[in-house]
Amino acid sequence: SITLKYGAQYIGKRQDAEMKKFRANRLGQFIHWGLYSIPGGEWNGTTYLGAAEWLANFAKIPNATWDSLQYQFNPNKFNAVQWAKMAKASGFKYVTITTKHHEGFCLWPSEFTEFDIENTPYKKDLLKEFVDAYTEAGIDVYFYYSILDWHHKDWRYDIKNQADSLAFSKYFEFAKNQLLELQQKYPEVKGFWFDGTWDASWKKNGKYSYDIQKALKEVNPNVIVNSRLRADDFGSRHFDSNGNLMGDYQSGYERYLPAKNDTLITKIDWEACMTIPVNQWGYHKDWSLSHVKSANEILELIVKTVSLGGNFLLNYGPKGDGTFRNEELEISNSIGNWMSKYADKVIYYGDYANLKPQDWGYYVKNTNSGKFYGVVFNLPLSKLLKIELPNGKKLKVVNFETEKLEYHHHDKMGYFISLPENTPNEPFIFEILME
Ligand SMILES: C[C@@H]1N[C@@H](C(=O)NCc2ccccc2)[C@H](O)[C@@H]1O
Repeated sequence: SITLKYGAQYIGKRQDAEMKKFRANRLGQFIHWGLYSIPGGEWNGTTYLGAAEWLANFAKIPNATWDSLQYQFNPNKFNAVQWAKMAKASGFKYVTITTKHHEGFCLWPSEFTEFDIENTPYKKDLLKEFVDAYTEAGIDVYFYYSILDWHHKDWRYDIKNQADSLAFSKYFEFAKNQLLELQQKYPEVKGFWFDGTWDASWKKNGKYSYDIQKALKEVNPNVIVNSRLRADDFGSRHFDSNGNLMGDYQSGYERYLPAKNDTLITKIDWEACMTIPVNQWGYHKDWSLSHVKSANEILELIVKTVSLGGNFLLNYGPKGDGTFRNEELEISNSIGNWMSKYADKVIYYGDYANLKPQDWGYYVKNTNSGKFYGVVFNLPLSKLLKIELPNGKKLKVVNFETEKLEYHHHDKMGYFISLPENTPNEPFIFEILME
């Protein structure tokens, strides 16, 4: 292996209580909220199709113009306790909120910049209200922080000369100071979700990303940091040049999932983040411009993720006034109903079952109860659910609600389980007992 100074800081899955809780949580709420939530993808009468939180970039809006949105940010309908209540009812066990997105605007009063909530009509420490309400609701809080910063004068996309190098070192100090400030002001925070780390400047500075993870861990030894923060000595991201995962979980799956038969991913901790439309993280006025996922589509993505041993972060983009759009409220309601019936069995503590994938849906092993489940999304017209067990394993019982399902066996083909007479008109589960 290659000697690295800024490679993976440890090998293998963490087994401390904090990481076990992160893993058991499985389902999290992502919140993208910032100045971009005010224009909602529209500028000077033009609606831009791209991701609303990138509007400044697409519409080529000068910083001075964009930054003046700060004097309009006044979410007078923001009610953190209501947000936390909705999140809890939807089954989210953790939340990740943008403290600072690429625009550089900070949702907390930072001593290191004026471009923050304190210098808005809202004035109050919005992030504290948020952290307190979600913590009170029993939801773990994580902070999204963008290294890429369009506002900061010392940000550089690349390092071409000594001047760039000096400026970027000042930017690194700024970012590190803000991160330590976030840990100090909001000690409940369980971890950090870094983004905006794809540019050459960051890839050339593996030491910076190594030092940030180290600095955060010095304050909170079990802080949880995503792999997206990290670049190694040679600019390798997520995995170092020896193929070892950096950070505490792989966070490369943005708006897509691993293949159903990907067994490599089941060996590491990972989290997928997902938008409800095709590609909108911040609030966008017009969701008719792309496909919007239904509750069942989202439930299938969640269950597929858990069946491969991953966490799922579902994104919400609140409006500038602090309210959620109707589509998000409806999705929350539908998902919450489903989670209230099934999450304790197939989401929380859910993990890879190591059974051969089938077309009707996904397998989940519950690491708390040790039970195995099938989750059906695609009803077979044959009315038979096929199960193939590893050699030496035999199917004993299949429980569906209060009944035992019939099944027959073919020594080469595996087991064929007869569907119950009337199946629920929603994704449903059955328990598999093997011997
Ligand atoms: C979690 C999402 N990441 C941000 C983003 O820019 N993703 C798109 C992207 C992904 C990889 C390279 C460049 C740009 C989006 O704005 C969201 O914050």
